[in-house]
Amino acid sequence: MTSRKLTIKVPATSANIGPGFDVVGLSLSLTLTLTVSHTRFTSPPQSVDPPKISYSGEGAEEVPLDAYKNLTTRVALYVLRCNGRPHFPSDLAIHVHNEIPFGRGLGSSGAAVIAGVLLGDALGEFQLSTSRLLDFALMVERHPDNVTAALVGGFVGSYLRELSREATEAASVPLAEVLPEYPPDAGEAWGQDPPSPPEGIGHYVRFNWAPEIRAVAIIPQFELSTAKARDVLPLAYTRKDLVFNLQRLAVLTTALGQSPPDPDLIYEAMKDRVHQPYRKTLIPGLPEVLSSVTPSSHPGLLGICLSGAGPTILALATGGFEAIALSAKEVFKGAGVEVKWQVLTVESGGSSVVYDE
Ligand SMILES: Nc1ncnc2c1ncn2[C@@H]1O[C@H](COP(=O)(O)OP(=O)(O)O)[C@@H](O)[C@H]1O
Ligand SMILES: N[C@@H](CCOP(=O)(O)O)C(=O)O
Repeated sequence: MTSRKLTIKVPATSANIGPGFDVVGLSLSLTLTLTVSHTRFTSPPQSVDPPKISYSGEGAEEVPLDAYKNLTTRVALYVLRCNGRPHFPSDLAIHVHNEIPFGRGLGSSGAAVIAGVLLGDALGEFQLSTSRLLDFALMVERHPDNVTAALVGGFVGSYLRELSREATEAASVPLAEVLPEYPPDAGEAWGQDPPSPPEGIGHYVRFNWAPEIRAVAIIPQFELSTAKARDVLPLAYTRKDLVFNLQRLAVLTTALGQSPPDPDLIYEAMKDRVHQPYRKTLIPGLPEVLSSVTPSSHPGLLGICLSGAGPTILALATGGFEAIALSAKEVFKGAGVEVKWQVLTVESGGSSVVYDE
């Protein structure tokens, strides 16, 4: 039996960037790192001992360390089970170090899902393609913006393919069937196999990113779950609001790749009428922050938006970072919200899996 060590790194992401709701994502310089050791699978199957998980950094007080409850290891087990390995390998030990705050709109759950998909693929030595890895991620996190940017890196646009009726049904099963929370009793096999993802669910393209653009993340000190922030959105939109967003998104995806970036073009192109107006009820101070920080009041600013489902605000800028952050902080303070802020870079590399020699 041989053992192996590997390190998995997955970046934070900011989804939407204003008008690109559920469509665009940006990978950012905060990292979820898994340091993993395990014994390689042999045939016949080895005895199953529970994986050991330790965890430091963001979320350490709340994250479950039981491998059947932890999002990353549940996703890894899903990938293993769909590819003929019904359990974790022996001697599996994982240390997680996380820099991505939970429930802030910086893609912590998307990163945890991608880490799980990469972990399952690595443990099983399946060598799944990027497209197949994305299929597994999309069975868990069902909007493509965060997971695609976390997997491939950079500034990315993605869509979900229209699936056949059978494939749609296969991809719409409840999450509890994809990721059961309990292992089978000792000596028993799993019941039914989990549903394998249909092939080629997600498709993406990487846009250019002007290297001088940084992302100032202004991070309120409260959590907002993505599920709750999706529940406040309407089911239908007016043609006027949809055209408003489509016009801006079409311009934005090219404008953010041009050097030097044009603040007049970008500031307006980062406005949104599909999700931000509805989320203001959950984020005190949101409309005031978005309207008070502009390129004329803050030289260097290009545009400002809600990061993902919030509550973090993302200001894209080429300079004046501190002035932007302090103004936003002041406005949030007036609404009773404390914030931290950080200047982040856009990471083009995406996720990585590195094996120790
Ligand atoms: N590294 C992680 N390991 C395990 N679970 C995680 C991890 N990161 C995030 N999660 C889970 O995802 C939840 C946050 O997801 P979500 O509400 O979508 O917010 P976010 O905007 O941060 O993605 C956390 O409360 C936690 O349950
Ligand atoms: N498009 C999604 C993105 C959610 O991102 P997260 O980082 O908040 O999980 C949405 O806006 O709901």
